Amino acid sequence: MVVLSKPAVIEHLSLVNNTIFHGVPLIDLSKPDSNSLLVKACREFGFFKVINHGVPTEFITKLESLAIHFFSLPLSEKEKAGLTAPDPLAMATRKLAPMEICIVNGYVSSVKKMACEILEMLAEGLKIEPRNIFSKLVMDEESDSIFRLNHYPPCPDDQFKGRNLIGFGEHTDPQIISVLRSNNTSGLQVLLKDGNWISVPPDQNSFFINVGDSLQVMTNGMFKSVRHRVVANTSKSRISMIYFGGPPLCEKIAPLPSLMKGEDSLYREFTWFEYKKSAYKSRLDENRLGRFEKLQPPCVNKERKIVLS
Ligand SMILES: C=C1C[C@]23C[C@@]1(O)CC[C@H]2[C@@]12CC[C@H](O)[C@@](C)(C(=O)O1)[C@H]2[C@@H]3C(=O)O
Ligand SMILES: O=C(O)CCC(=O)C(=O)O
Ligand SMILES: [Fe+2]
Repeated sequence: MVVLSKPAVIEHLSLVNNTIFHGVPLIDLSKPDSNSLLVKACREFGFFKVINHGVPTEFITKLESLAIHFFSLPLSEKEKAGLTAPDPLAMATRKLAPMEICIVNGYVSSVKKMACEILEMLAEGLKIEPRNIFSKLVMDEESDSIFRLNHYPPCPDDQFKGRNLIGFGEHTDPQIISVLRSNNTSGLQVLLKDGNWISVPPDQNSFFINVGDSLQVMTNGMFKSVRHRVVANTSKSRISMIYFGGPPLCEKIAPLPSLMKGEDSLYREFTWFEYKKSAYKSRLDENRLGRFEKLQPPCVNKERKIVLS
């Protein structure tokens, strides 16, 4: 954990595109207008909350109990399970009992299905074909996806003298889509375009969705890969479970021609392997897409002056 030298600025009302930010977009997946609302949320924030998601409550509660049990074990026991192994991609299912593997698998397959449905609704909302243009990457047998359980113990205020403690530093997720659920403890914050961090009220019955860097590239920057972080709670422990849906390692990632409509491509093509290799060498807070951006030529405005874009 990192101690911030200054308290973080947390604004709940912020200006976005000259309008007041009223909160995290909430999308009811069972409603007929959800496709266009999903597209709007991905364009404006790259972050939203979904309800009527179809993930059975039983899978969620079982996984949460498993996580609580696991994180309460002594460190030596946790190390045996391999979850704190130096390999950052160590899978949560290593050395778990068969019953526990069933719980993790049940949850992950259900969340993956929901993530793919959202990706298909996004393709429909964007009016691009085929409908599975994004979801097929995550559905692929070779999809390089990760599932992660995080535990943030409480950090009492008196001990840290009112300073905000960062539990997970600011970053964007490199994959296509991330599906996050947490217990009812706050901590997650997202960065708005105006530079303000907003705290996301926890909601254990909903899922929070992040656009990942790869989806930002495929939409040529139309969808935003949101910068987020976790601040430790002073009194309660936070448990989160995140599914990161990624493409196969050999998949070429580039802006989709059907979305460019004569625009220049903002990014050069890369394979997910290339991006991931570079991402995993980067610092957590780095702008990882920077080195894949194309230099934009100066453009000419209506008054025929050269302006730098
Ligand atoms: C510092 C790092 C941790 C991270 C790999 C990286 O080198 C940069 C990206 C980080 C991140 C952020 C989103 C996910 O939590 C994660 C699993 C991922 O795919 O990229 C983490 C990586 C990690 O914790 O290993
Ligand atoms: O634990 C959380 O709530 C968010 C963690 C996160 O952003 C990540 O693991 O990439
Ligand atoms: Fe993240």
